[in-house]
Amino acid sequence: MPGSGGHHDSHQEEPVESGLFKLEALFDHPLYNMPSSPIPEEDWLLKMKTTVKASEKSSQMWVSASQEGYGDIQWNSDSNSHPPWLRFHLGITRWQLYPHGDSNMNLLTQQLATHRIVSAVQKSGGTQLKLVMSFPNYGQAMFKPMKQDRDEETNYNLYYFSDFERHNAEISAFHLDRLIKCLQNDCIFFFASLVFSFCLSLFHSCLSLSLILGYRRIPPVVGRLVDVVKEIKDITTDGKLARTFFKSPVGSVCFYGQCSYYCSTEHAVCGRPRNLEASLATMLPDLSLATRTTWRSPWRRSYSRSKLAIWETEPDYCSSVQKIPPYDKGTRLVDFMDLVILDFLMSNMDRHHYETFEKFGNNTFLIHLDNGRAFGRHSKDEPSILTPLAQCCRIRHSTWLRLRLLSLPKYRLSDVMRASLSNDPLHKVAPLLSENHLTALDRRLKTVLETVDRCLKRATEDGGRDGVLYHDIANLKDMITPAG
Ligand SMILES: Nc1ncnc2c1ncn2[C@@H]1O[C@H](COP(=O)(O)OP(=O)(O)OP(=O)(O)O)[C@@H](O)[C@H]1O
Ligand SMILES: [Mn+2]
Repeated sequence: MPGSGGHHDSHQEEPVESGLFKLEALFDHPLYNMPSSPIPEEDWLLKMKTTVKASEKSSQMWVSASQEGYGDIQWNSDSNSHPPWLRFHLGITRWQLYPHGDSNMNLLTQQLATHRIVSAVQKSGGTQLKLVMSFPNYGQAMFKPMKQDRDEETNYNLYYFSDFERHNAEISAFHLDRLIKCLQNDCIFFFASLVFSFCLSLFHSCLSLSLILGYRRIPPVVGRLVDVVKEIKDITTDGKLARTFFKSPVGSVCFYGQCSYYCSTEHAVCGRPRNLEASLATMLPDLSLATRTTWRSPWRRSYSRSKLAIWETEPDYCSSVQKIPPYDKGTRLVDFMDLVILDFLMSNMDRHHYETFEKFGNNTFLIHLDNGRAFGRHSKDEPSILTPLAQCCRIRHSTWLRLRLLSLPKYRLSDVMRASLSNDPLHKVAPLLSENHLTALDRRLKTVLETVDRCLKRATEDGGRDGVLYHDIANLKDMITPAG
Protein backbone atom coordinates (compact mmCIF):
# COMPACT_ATOMS: atom_id res chain seq x y z
CA MET A 1 0.00 0.00 0.00
CA PRO A 2 1.49 3.36 -0.93
CA GLY A 3 2.03 5.84 1.83
CA SER A 4 0.05 8.96 2.41
CA GLY A 5 2.62 11.20 0.78
CA GLY A 6 4.20 12.30 4.03
CA HIS A 7 1.35 14.23 5.58
CA HIS A 8 0.33 13.41 9.11
CA ASP A 9 -2.76 11.46 10.00
CA SER A 10 -5.37 12.82 12.34
CA HIS A 11 -3.73 12.22 15.72
CA GLN A 12 -1.78 15.02 17.29
CA GLU A 13 1.85 14.63 18.14
CA GLU A 14 2.05 13.52 21.77
CA PRO A 15 4.34 15.22 24.23
CA VAL A 16 7.16 12.88 25.20
CA GLU A 17 6.04 12.79 28.85
CA SER A 18 2.67 11.27 28.06
CA GLY A 19 4.41 8.87 25.71
CA LEU A 20 6.59 7.79 28.62
CA PHE A 21 3.46 6.92 30.58
CA LYS A 22 2.26 4.90 27.63
CA LEU A 23 5.61 3.18 27.44
CA GLU A 24 5.42 2.31 31.12
CA ALA A 25 1.88 1.07 30.71
CA LEU A 26 2.94 -1.01 27.74
CA PHE A 27 5.83 -2.57 29.59
CA ASP A 28 3.47 -3.24 32.47
CA HIS A 29 1.07 -5.16 30.26
CA PRO A 30 1.02 -8.93 30.86
CA LEU A 31 2.16 -9.45 27.27
CA TYR A 32 5.41 -7.80 28.21
CA ASN A 33 5.78 -9.55 31.54
CA MET A 34 5.75 -13.21 30.82
CA PRO A 35 7.29 -15.25 33.59
CA SER A 36 9.86 -17.64 32.24
CA SER A 37 10.74 -21.09 33.37
CA PRO A 38 14.26 -21.73 34.67
CA ILE A 39 16.81 -21.80 31.88
CA PRO A 40 18.44 -25.20 31.40
CA GLU A 41 22.20 -25.35 31.41
CA GLU A 42 22.48 -26.06 27.67
CA ASP A 43 20.44 -22.96 26.83
CA TRP A 44 23.12 -20.49 27.97
CA LEU A 45 25.46 -19.34 25.24
CA LEU A 46 28.53 -18.96 27.46
CA LYS A 47 29.70 -20.19 30.76
CA MET A 48 32.16 -18.56 33.08
CA LYS A 49 34.87 -20.83 34.47
CA THR A 50 34.11 -20.73 38.15
CA THR A 51 37.43 -21.93 39.46
CA VAL A 52 40.67 -20.76 37.97
CA LYS A 53 43.90 -22.26 39.19
CA ALA A 54 46.51 -19.74 40.19
CA SER A 55 48.82 -21.14 37.52
CA GLU A 56 46.21 -20.42 34.82
CA LYS A 57 45.42 -16.96 36.00
CA SER A 58 48.17 -15.21 34.12
CA SER A 59 46.92 -16.59 30.82
CA GLN A 60 43.48 -15.10 31.25
CA MET A 61 42.92 -12.52 28.58
CA TRP A 62 41.75 -9.73 30.81
CA VAL A 63 44.33 -10.20 33.50
CA SER A 64 47.33 -10.47 31.25
CA ALA A 65 46.54 -7.66 28.82
CA SER A 66 48.81 -4.74 29.35
CA GLN A 67 47.78 -2.43 26.54
CA GLU A 68 48.19 1.24 27.22
CA GLY A 69 45.05 2.96 28.36
CA TYR A 70 43.47 -0.08 29.90
CA GLY A 71 42.87 -0.04 33.60
CA ASP A 72 44.11 -2.71 35.93
CA ILE A 73 41.00 -4.78 36.33
CA GLN A 74 40.61 -7.81 38.53
CA TRP A 75 37.52 -9.81 37.71
CA ASN A 76 36.50 -12.96 39.43
CA SER A 77 33.62 -15.33 39.14
CA ASP A 78 31.42 -13.10 41.30
CA SER A 79 29.13 -11.66 38.68
CA ASN A 80 28.85 -8.35 40.55
CA SER A 81 32.42 -7.60 39.64
CA HIS A 82 31.82 -8.17 35.92
CA PRO A 83 31.62 -5.19 33.62
CA PRO A 84 28.20 -4.73 31.95
CA TRP A 85 29.36 -5.94 28.54
CA LEU A 86 30.51 -9.24 30.05
CA ARG A 87 27.27 -9.63 31.96
CA PHE A 88 25.47 -9.02 28.68
CA HIS A 89 27.47 -11.79 27.03
CA LEU A 90 26.88 -14.15 29.92
CA GLY A 91 23.14 -13.45 29.82
CA ILE A 92 22.61 -14.56 26.21
CA THR A 93 20.41 -17.65 25.94
CA ARG A 94 18.88 -19.82 23.28
CA TRP A 95 15.86 -17.52 23.00
CA GLN A 96 17.01 -14.00 23.61
CA LEU A 97 19.99 -11.66 23.82
CA TYR A 98 19.04 -10.29 27.19
CA PRO A 99 16.23 -10.81 29.65
CA HIS A 100 13.22 -8.59 30.08
CA GLY A 101 13.73 -5.86 32.64
CA ASP A 102 17.46 -6.50 32.78
CA SER A 103 18.95 -3.94 35.14
CA ASN A 104 22.33 -4.41 33.46
CA MET A 105 21.02 -2.66 30.34
CA ASN A 106 21.04 0.76 31.99
CA LEU A 107 24.69 0.51 32.86
CA LEU A 108 25.66 -1.10 29.58
CA THR A 109 24.12 1.63 27.45
CA GLN A 110 25.38 4.34 29.75
CA GLN A 111 28.93 3.06 29.38
CA LEU A 112 28.62 2.83 25.61
CA ALA A 113 27.55 6.45 25.60
CA THR A 114 30.16 7.84 27.96
CA HIS A 115 33.15 5.61 28.50
CA ARG A 116 36.50 6.70 27.19
CA ILE A 117 37.27 5.31 23.76
CA VAL A 118 40.73 3.79 23.94
CA SER A 119 40.87 2.29 20.49
CA ALA A 120 39.10 2.76 17.15
CA VAL A 121 39.91 0.58 14.17
CA GLN A 122 38.06 -0.24 10.98
CA LYS A 123 35.87 -3.31 11.01
CA SER A 124 37.03 -5.59 8.27
CA GLY A 125 34.44 -7.34 6.19
CA GLY A 126 31.48 -4.98 5.97
CA THR A 127 30.76 -3.06 2.80
CA GLN A 128 30.45 0.39 4.39
CA LEU A 129 32.70 2.24 6.79
CA LYS A 130 32.39 1.08 10.37
CA LEU A 131 34.74 1.05 13.27
CA VAL A 132 35.22 -1.20 16.24
CA MET A 133 35.76 0.86 19.36
CA SER A 134 37.17 -0.39 22.63
CA PHE A 135 36.72 0.86 26.16
CA PRO A 136 38.96 0.76 29.24
CA ASN A 137 37.09 -2.23 30.67
CA TYR A 138 37.64 -4.21 27.46
CA GLY A 139 34.11 -3.70 26.22
CA GLN A 140 33.73 -3.14 22.50
CA ALA A 141 31.20 -1.47 20.23
CA MET A 142 30.48 -1.23 16.54
CA PHE A 143 30.48 2.38 15.42
CA LYS A 144 28.42 3.65 12.46
CA PRO A 145 28.61 7.35 11.62
CA MET A 146 25.78 9.72 10.74
CA LYS A 147 25.36 10.00 6.99
CA GLN A 148 21.92 11.47 6.49
CA ASP A 149 19.87 14.16 8.22
CA ARG A 150 16.79 12.94 10.04
CA ASP A 151 14.33 14.60 7.68
CA GLU A 152 16.11 13.73 4.51
CA GLU A 153 14.62 10.89 2.47
CA THR A 154 16.76 8.53 0.48
CA ASN A 155 16.73 9.50 -3.18
CA TYR A 156 13.94 7.58 -4.95
CA ASN A 157 16.22 6.72 -7.83
CA LEU A 158 18.61 4.89 -5.56
CA TYR A 159 18.20 1.11 -5.41
CA TYR A 160 17.98 -0.50 -1.98
CA PHE A 161 21.38 -2.08 -2.52
CA SER A 162 23.06 1.27 -3.07
CA ASP A 163 21.46 3.00 -0.10
CA PHE A 164 23.81 4.04 2.66
CA GLU A 165 23.59 3.13 6.29
CA ARG A 166 22.12 5.42 8.89
CA HIS A 167 23.20 5.63 12.49
CA ASN A 168 19.72 6.60 13.64
CA ALA A 169 18.30 3.53 11.91
CA GLU A 170 20.56 1.30 13.99
CA ILE A 171 19.46 3.05 17.17
CA SER A 172 15.78 3.11 16.25
CA ALA A 173 15.78 -0.53 15.17
CA PHE A 174 17.03 -1.51 18.61
CA HIS A 175 14.20 0.42 20.27
CA LEU A 176 11.59 -0.94 17.87
CA ASP A 177 12.82 -4.47 18.42
CA ARG A 178 12.27 -4.08 22.14
CA LEU A 179 8.76 -2.90 21.53
CA ILE A 180 7.37 -5.45 19.14
CA LYS A 181 9.31 -8.57 19.81
CA CYS A 182 7.40 -11.62 20.66
CA LEU A 183 7.58 -13.95 23.57
CA GLN A 184 10.03 -16.69 23.36
CA ASN A 185 9.68 -20.42 23.71
CA ASP A 186 10.97 -20.46 27.22
CA CYS A 187 8.13 -18.22 28.30
CA ILE A 188 5.38 -20.32 26.84
CA PHE A 189 4.52 -22.60 29.65
CA PHE A 190 3.29 -20.94 32.76
CA PHE A 191 0.27 -20.95 34.95
CA ALA A 192 -2.30 -18.47 33.91
CA SER A 193 -3.43 -17.92 37.48
CA LEU A 194 0.03 -16.80 38.47
CA VAL A 195 0.45 -14.27 35.77
CA PHE A 196 -1.17 -11.30 37.32
CA SER A 197 0.40 -11.64 40.74
CA PHE A 198 3.76 -12.11 39.07
CA CYS A 199 3.23 -9.01 36.96
CA LEU A 200 2.23 -7.08 40.00
CA SER A 201 5.49 -7.97 41.68
CA LEU A 202 7.39 -6.93 38.56
CA PHE A 203 5.54 -3.66 38.32
CA HIS A 204 7.72 -1.70 40.69
CA SER A 205 10.99 -2.91 39.30
CA CYS A 206 9.75 -2.12 35.80
CA LEU A 207 8.86 1.40 36.75
CA SER A 208 12.18 2.00 38.37
CA LEU A 209 13.97 1.15 35.16
CA SER A 210 13.66 4.16 33.02
CA LEU A 211 15.82 2.80 30.25
CA ILE A 212 15.96 -0.33 28.20
CA LEU A 213 13.50 -2.96 29.35
CA GLY A 214 14.33 -5.65 26.93
CA TYR A 215 13.11 -6.98 23.59
CA ARG A 216 16.09 -8.85 22.88
CA ARG A 217 17.15 -9.77 19.36
CA ILE A 218 19.24 -6.71 18.53
CA PRO A 219 22.33 -6.01 20.63
CA PRO A 220 21.88 -2.74 22.55
CA VAL A 221 22.68 0.37 20.48
CA VAL A 222 23.11 3.94 21.67
CA GLY A 223 23.80 7.25 20.01
CA ARG A 224 26.88 9.26 20.88
CA LEU A 225 28.52 12.48 19.79
CA VAL A 226 32.08 11.53 19.04
CA ASP A 227 34.98 13.95 18.75
CA VAL A 228 36.54 12.64 15.55
CA VAL A 229 39.94 14.08 16.40
CA LYS A 230 40.29 13.14 20.05
CA GLU A 231 38.30 9.92 19.96
CA ILE A 232 39.31 8.52 16.57
CA LYS A 233 42.21 10.19 14.78
CA ASP A 234 44.47 10.71 17.81
CA ILE A 235 44.03 7.24 19.24
CA THR A 236 43.68 4.95 16.26
CA THR A 237 46.36 2.41 15.50
CA ASP A 238 44.80 1.85 12.09
CA GLY A 239 47.16 3.61 9.69
CA LYS A 240 44.85 3.14 6.73
CA LEU A 241 42.05 4.88 8.60
CA ALA A 242 44.28 7.69 9.91
CA ARG A 243 45.45 8.52 6.40
CA THR A 244 41.91 9.35 5.26
CA PHE A 245 41.39 12.29 7.66
CA PHE A 246 41.27 15.78 6.18
CA LYS A 247 39.89 19.24 6.86
CA SER A 248 36.95 20.29 4.69
CA PRO A 249 36.80 23.73 3.02
CA VAL A 250 34.73 25.03 5.95
CA GLY A 251 37.13 23.62 8.53
CA SER A 252 35.26 20.49 9.58
CA VAL A 253 37.31 17.40 10.30
CA CYS A 254 36.34 14.59 7.94
CA PHE A 255 37.44 11.04 7.18
CA TYR A 256 36.30 8.24 4.92
CA GLY A 257 38.26 5.08 5.70
CA GLN A 258 38.55 2.09 3.42
CA CYS A 259 35.62 -0.03 2.29
CA SER A 260 33.85 -1.09 -0.88
CA TYR A 261 30.95 1.42 -0.69
CA TYR A 262 31.07 5.13 -0.03
CA CYS A 263 34.63 5.31 1.21
CA SER A 264 35.92 8.26 -0.79
CA THR A 265 36.51 12.00 -0.39
CA GLU A 266 33.07 12.62 -1.92
CA HIS A 267 31.37 10.51 0.72
CA ALA A 268 33.47 11.49 3.71
CA VAL A 269 31.81 11.75 7.10
CA CYS A 270 32.47 15.08 8.78
CA GLY A 271 32.34 16.41 12.31
CA ARG A 272 30.74 19.74 13.12
CA PRO A 273 33.44 20.88 13.28
CA ARG A 274 34.76 17.83 15.13
CA ASN A 275 31.64 16.36 16.70
CA LEU A 276 30.10 13.54 14.76
CA GLU A 277 26.86 11.74 15.58
CA ALA A 278 27.19 7.99 15.54
CA SER A 279 25.59 4.77 16.70
CA LEU A 280 27.47 2.42 18.99
CA ALA A 281 26.25 -1.16 19.07
CA THR A 282 27.37 -3.54 21.76
CA MET A 283 29.54 -6.24 20.26
CA LEU A 284 28.37 -9.80 20.50
CA PRO A 285 30.79 -12.34 22.00
CA ASP A 286 33.81 -12.88 19.85
CA LEU A 287 33.41 -15.54 17.17
CA SER A 288 36.16 -17.57 18.84
CA LEU A 289 33.88 -17.96 21.86
CA ALA A 290 30.52 -18.21 20.11
CA THR A 291 30.45 -19.07 16.43
CA ARG A 292 27.50 -17.79 14.47
CA THR A 293 25.75 -19.39 11.53
CA THR A 294 24.79 -17.12 8.66
CA TRP A 295 21.55 -17.98 6.88
CA ARG A 296 20.58 -16.71 3.49
CA SER A 297 17.07 -15.29 3.59
CA PRO A 298 14.67 -17.40 1.48
CA TRP A 299 13.05 -14.11 0.49
CA ARG A 300 16.33 -12.42 -0.36
CA ARG A 301 16.09 -9.77 -3.04
CA SER A 302 17.96 -10.21 -6.30
CA TYR A 303 20.41 -7.35 -5.68
CA SER A 304 20.16 -6.61 -9.36
CA ARG A 305 18.55 -3.76 -11.29
CA SER A 306 16.84 -6.11 -13.70
CA LYS A 307 16.37 -9.56 -12.18
CA LEU A 308 13.47 -10.61 -10.01
CA ALA A 309 13.79 -13.16 -7.22
CA ILE A 310 11.65 -16.35 -7.40
CA TRP A 311 9.37 -15.25 -4.59
CA GLU A 312 8.37 -12.18 -6.60
CA THR A 313 6.81 -14.27 -9.34
CA GLU A 314 5.80 -17.46 -7.55
CA PRO A 315 2.74 -16.88 -5.32
CA ASP A 316 3.02 -20.36 -3.84
CA TYR A 317 6.69 -19.92 -2.96
CA CYS A 318 6.10 -20.32 0.79
CA SER A 319 4.83 -23.87 0.49
CA SER A 320 8.18 -24.94 -0.88
CA VAL A 321 10.10 -23.04 1.83
CA GLN A 322 7.98 -24.64 4.52
CA LYS A 323 9.14 -28.07 3.40
CA ILE A 324 12.83 -27.27 3.72
CA PRO A 325 14.73 -27.44 7.03
CA PRO A 326 14.94 -25.44 9.23
CA TYR A 327 11.65 -23.83 8.16
CA ASP A 328 9.77 -27.13 8.33
CA LYS A 329 10.01 -27.48 12.11
CA GLY A 330 9.99 -25.55 15.32
CA THR A 331 9.74 -21.79 15.39
CA ARG A 332 12.07 -20.83 12.54
CA LEU A 333 9.34 -19.79 10.13
CA VAL A 334 7.47 -17.67 12.68
CA ASP A 335 10.72 -16.21 13.96
CA PHE A 336 11.48 -15.22 10.40
CA MET A 337 8.03 -13.61 10.18
CA ASP A 338 8.86 -11.56 13.27
CA LEU A 339 11.90 -10.28 11.43
CA VAL A 340 9.84 -9.59 8.31
CA ILE A 341 7.39 -7.52 10.34
CA LEU A 342 10.20 -5.55 11.96
CA ASP A 343 11.68 -4.91 8.52
CA PHE A 344 8.40 -3.82 6.99
CA LEU A 345 7.72 -1.39 9.83
CA MET A 346 11.09 0.26 9.41
CA SER A 347 11.20 -0.30 5.66
CA ASN A 348 14.41 -2.28 5.54
CA MET A 349 14.82 -3.99 2.16
CA ASP A 350 18.36 -5.13 2.87
CA ARG A 351 17.78 -8.31 4.88
CA HIS A 352 19.79 -10.64 2.70
CA HIS A 353 21.02 -12.79 5.58
CA TYR A 354 20.42 -13.32 9.24
CA GLU A 355 22.52 -15.01 11.89
CA THR A 356 22.05 -17.45 14.75
CA PHE A 357 24.38 -18.83 17.38
CA GLU A 358 25.74 -22.12 16.08
CA LYS A 359 25.67 -23.71 19.51
CA PHE A 360 21.87 -23.72 19.52
CA GLY A 361 21.39 -25.41 16.14
CA ASN A 362 18.09 -24.77 14.40
CA ASN A 363 16.19 -24.29 17.60
CA THR A 364 16.99 -20.70 18.53
CA PHE A 365 16.18 -17.04 17.94
CA LEU A 366 17.43 -15.00 14.97
CA ILE A 367 19.90 -12.20 15.65
CA HIS A 368 18.73 -9.04 13.93
CA LEU A 369 22.04 -7.40 13.02
CA ASP A 370 22.64 -4.77 10.36
CA ASN A 371 19.66 -2.44 10.38
CA GLY A 372 21.46 0.57 8.95
CA ARG A 373 19.44 0.69 5.76
CA ALA A 374 16.13 0.98 7.54
CA PHE A 375 14.19 4.23 7.97
CA GLY A 376 15.37 5.65 4.66
CA ARG A 377 11.95 6.78 3.43
CA HIS A 378 8.87 7.74 5.36
CA SER A 379 6.53 8.81 2.59
CA LYS A 380 6.55 5.44 0.90
CA ASP A 381 5.90 1.96 2.23
CA GLU A 382 7.40 -1.10 0.65
CA PRO A 383 4.71 -3.81 0.52
CA SER A 384 7.10 -6.38 -0.95
CA ILE A 385 8.88 -6.60 2.41
CA LEU A 386 5.71 -8.17 3.78
CA THR A 387 5.53 -10.78 1.03
CA PRO A 388 6.67 -13.66 3.28
CA LEU A 389 3.85 -12.93 5.71
CA ALA A 390 1.30 -12.55 2.93
CA GLN A 391 2.46 -15.76 1.25
CA CYS A 392 2.85 -17.94 4.35
CA CYS A 393 0.05 -16.50 6.46
CA ARG A 394 1.81 -17.63 9.61
CA ILE A 395 2.53 -15.52 12.71
CA ARG A 396 3.18 -16.08 16.37
CA HIS A 397 0.03 -15.52 18.35
CA SER A 398 1.95 -13.44 20.88
CA THR A 399 3.41 -11.22 18.15
CA TRP A 400 -0.01 -10.65 16.67
CA LEU A 401 -1.41 -9.69 20.10
CA ARG A 402 1.42 -7.27 20.72
CA LEU A 403 0.98 -5.66 17.35
CA ARG A 404 -2.71 -5.20 18.13
CA LEU A 405 -1.80 -3.70 21.46
CA LEU A 406 0.51 -1.23 19.74
CA SER A 407 -2.26 -0.20 17.38
CA LEU A 408 -4.48 0.96 20.24
CA PRO A 409 -4.39 4.69 21.10
CA LYS A 410 -3.46 3.76 24.65
CA TYR A 411 -0.17 2.20 23.53
CA ARG A 412 0.22 3.72 20.08
CA LEU A 413 3.42 2.54 18.43
CA SER A 414 4.53 6.01 17.35
CA ASP A 415 4.03 7.36 20.87
CA VAL A 416 5.91 4.59 22.63
CA MET A 417 8.69 4.75 20.05
CA ARG A 418 9.00 8.51 20.49
CA ALA A 419 9.15 8.02 24.24
CA SER A 420 11.59 5.14 24.07
CA LEU A 421 13.91 7.02 21.73
CA SER A 422 13.83 10.05 24.00
CA ASN A 423 15.99 8.01 26.38
CA ASP A 424 18.84 7.95 23.90
CA PRO A 425 21.65 10.45 24.53
CA LEU A 426 21.40 11.82 20.99
CA HIS A 427 17.79 12.82 21.51
CA LYS A 428 19.16 16.04 23.00
CA VAL A 429 20.74 16.90 19.66
CA ALA A 430 17.64 16.04 17.63
CA PRO A 431 14.87 13.43 17.90
CA LEU A 432 16.19 10.15 16.49
CA LEU A 433 13.22 9.69 14.20
CA SER A 434 11.36 12.58 12.61
CA GLU A 435 7.59 12.78 13.11
CA ASN A 436 7.11 11.60 9.55
CA HIS A 437 8.93 8.38 10.30
CA LEU A 438 6.90 7.86 13.48
CA THR A 439 3.68 8.39 11.55
CA ALA A 440 4.85 5.89 8.97
CA LEU A 441 5.23 3.30 11.75
CA ASP A 442 1.54 3.55 12.68
CA ARG A 443 0.50 3.38 9.05
CA ARG A 444 2.65 0.33 8.40
CA LEU A 445 1.47 -1.38 11.56
CA LYS A 446 -2.07 -1.05 10.21
CA THR A 447 -0.96 -2.72 6.99
CA VAL A 448 0.58 -5.64 8.89
CA LEU A 449 -2.62 -6.15 10.86
CA GLU A 450 -4.69 -5.98 7.68
CA THR A 451 -2.47 -8.62 6.13
CA VAL A 452 -2.98 -10.93 9.11
CA ASP A 453 -6.73 -10.21 9.07
CA ARG A 454 -6.92 -11.28 5.44
CA CYS A 455 -5.10 -14.49 6.32
CA LEU A 456 -7.42 -15.16 9.25
CA LYS A 457 -10.50 -14.49 7.18
CA ARG A 458 -9.39 -16.85 4.48
CA ALA A 459 -8.44 -19.49 7.03
CA THR A 460 -11.76 -19.20 8.85
CA GLU A 461 -13.58 -19.81 5.57
CA ASP A 462 -11.35 -22.83 5.04
CA GLY A 463 -12.12 -24.24 8.45
CA GLY A 464 -9.74 -22.87 11.14
CA ARG A 465 -7.36 -20.14 12.24
CA ASP A 466 -4.77 -22.54 13.60
CA GLY A 467 -2.94 -22.53 10.31
CA VAL A 468 -2.33 -18.81 10.71
CA LEU A 469 -1.63 -18.37 14.41
CA TYR A 470 1.28 -20.22 15.91
CA HIS A 471 0.05 -20.84 19.42
CA ASP A 472 2.83 -19.87 21.76
CA ILE A 473 0.62 -18.54 24.52
CA ALA A 474 -2.41 -20.79 24.52
CA ASN A 475 -3.02 -20.50 28.26
CA LEU A 476 -3.13 -16.76 28.35
CA LYS A 477 -5.22 -16.24 25.29
CA ASP A 478 -8.41 -15.17 27.00
CA MET A 479 -6.79 -13.00 29.63
CA ILE A 480 -4.70 -10.74 27.51
CA THR A 481 -6.66 -9.98 24.40
CA PRO A 482 -5.83 -6.31 23.92
CA ALA A 483 -9.40 -5.35 23.29
CA GLY A 484 -10.29 -6.67 26.75
N1 LIG B 1 26.97 -5.89 17.30
C1 LIG B 1 27.75 -6.72 16.61
N2 LIG B 1 28.57 -7.59 17.25
C2 LIG B 1 29.34 -8.44 16.57
N3 LIG B 1 29.40 -8.52 15.25
C3 LIG B 1 28.61 -7.69 14.55
C4 LIG B 1 27.75 -6.75 15.19
N4 LIG B 1 27.09 -6.06 14.23
C5 LIG B 1 27.52 -6.55 13.06
N5 LIG B 1 28.45 -7.52 13.23
C6 LIG B 1 29.14 -8.29 12.20
O1 LIG B 1 29.83 -7.41 11.36
C7 LIG B 1 29.58 -7.68 10.00
C8 LIG B 1 29.27 -6.40 9.26
O2 LIG B 1 28.24 -5.70 9.90
P1 LIG B 1 27.00 -5.11 9.11
O3 LIG B 1 26.23 -6.24 8.52
O4 LIG B 1 26.29 -4.17 9.97
O5 LIG B 1 27.78 -4.32 7.98
P2 LIG B 1 27.54 -4.22 6.43
O6 LIG B 1 28.60 -3.34 5.90
O7 LIG B 1 26.16 -3.84 6.16
O8 LIG B 1 27.81 -5.69 5.96
P3 LIG B 1 27.15 -6.40 4.72
O9 LIG B 1 27.51 -5.59 3.56
O10 LIG B 1 27.78 -7.76 4.77
O11 LIG B 1 25.68 -6.41 4.96
C9 LIG B 1 28.44 -8.67 9.96
O12 LIG B 1 28.89 -9.80 9.30
C10 LIG B 1 28.12 -9.02 11.38
O13 LIG B 1 28.25 -10.39 11.61
MN1 LIG C 1 24.47 -4.63 5.27
